[in-house]
Amino acid sequence: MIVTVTANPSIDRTIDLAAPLRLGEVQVVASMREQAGGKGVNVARALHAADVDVLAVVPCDGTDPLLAEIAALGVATVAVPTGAPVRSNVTVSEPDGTTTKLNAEGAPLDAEVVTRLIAETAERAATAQWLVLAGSVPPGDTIDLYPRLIAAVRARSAELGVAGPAVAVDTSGPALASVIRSESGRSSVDLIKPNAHELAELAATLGHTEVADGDTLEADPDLALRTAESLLPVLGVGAILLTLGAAGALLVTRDGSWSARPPRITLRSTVGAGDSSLAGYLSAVHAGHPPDRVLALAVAYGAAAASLAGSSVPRPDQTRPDLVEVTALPRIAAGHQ
Ligand SMILES: O=P(O)(O)OC[C@@]1(O)O[C@H](CO)[C@@H](O)[C@@H]1O
Repeated sequence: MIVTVTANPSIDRTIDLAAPLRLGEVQVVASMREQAGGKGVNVARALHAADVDVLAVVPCDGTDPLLAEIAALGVATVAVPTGAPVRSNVTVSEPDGTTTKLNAEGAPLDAEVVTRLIAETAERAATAQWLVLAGSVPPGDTIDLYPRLIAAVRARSAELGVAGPAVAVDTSGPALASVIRSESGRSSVDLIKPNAHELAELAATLGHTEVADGDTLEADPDLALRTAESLLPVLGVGAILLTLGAAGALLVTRDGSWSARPPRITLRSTVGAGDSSLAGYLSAVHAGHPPDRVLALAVAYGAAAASLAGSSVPRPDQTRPDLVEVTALPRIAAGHQ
């Protein structure tokens, strides 16, 4: 079982335009769609489509349209009532695949909701194989929500005398830094899935001013590799799945590094591509595949998602891992474990 937690879920409203966006003008909308969203929800949707046993934990009321959307897909959920509607995030999608994303901040969670969210997650995830913490945390006093969730799950697993889940985190900014800094400087996170900008921001937050900015890393996969390899022991995480957009992704672990280039696709929408990559990674790890195959699945899922409209996530038959070029890389950075 894989448990995903989406602390700040969303209804994703995608507006498809038949012509490029013209700022400040009136344009006709070609089509509109609404999908259940938020990073952990998207990961759960893709895992469910891949027949992986998954449970999505979401703070939202039982009557919220988000829940009906997820339930209609057959994804198992635990809803923690909040008393507030789920936020709406808007994507404007242009014919060439350019997406402009306007994300609402979301409503703060009351202290009782946070307590219940932590308790529900601990109960459900303590015996799971993976706990996935994905997306932003709501505004307010919850910046340390992810370390609190991890600590509660670890405590519950210990009570039950089980090993507890591996932990994957896909977030950014202070929420990402909070899991790195938890537990006396040593993270108990097994995987982070940043993009180049998120990794650069994390490095800067931790005082590594020598690390290049996100644009530079994304444009230079060798530099991105050296950076991820040098940061791995500093961050104390088990692995970094670094997504590089159209250039593919890198997997950097304590045992080695791999790079992968995606198959050619017709770009429709990158929304949800990173979440689909994480789902591909997890489904492959869950199936016991070796790292090169795991990365191939991650990149195939991300590419397939980018070829689909809106926040859609792919089914396995829509992915082409056979067309992903994976390369095992020699270690080139010093200082790793
Ligand atoms: O505000 P966050 O939580 O960082 O991101 C939310 C979001 O942009 O992420 C998903 C795509 O990755 C969308 O479904 C959703 O709208």
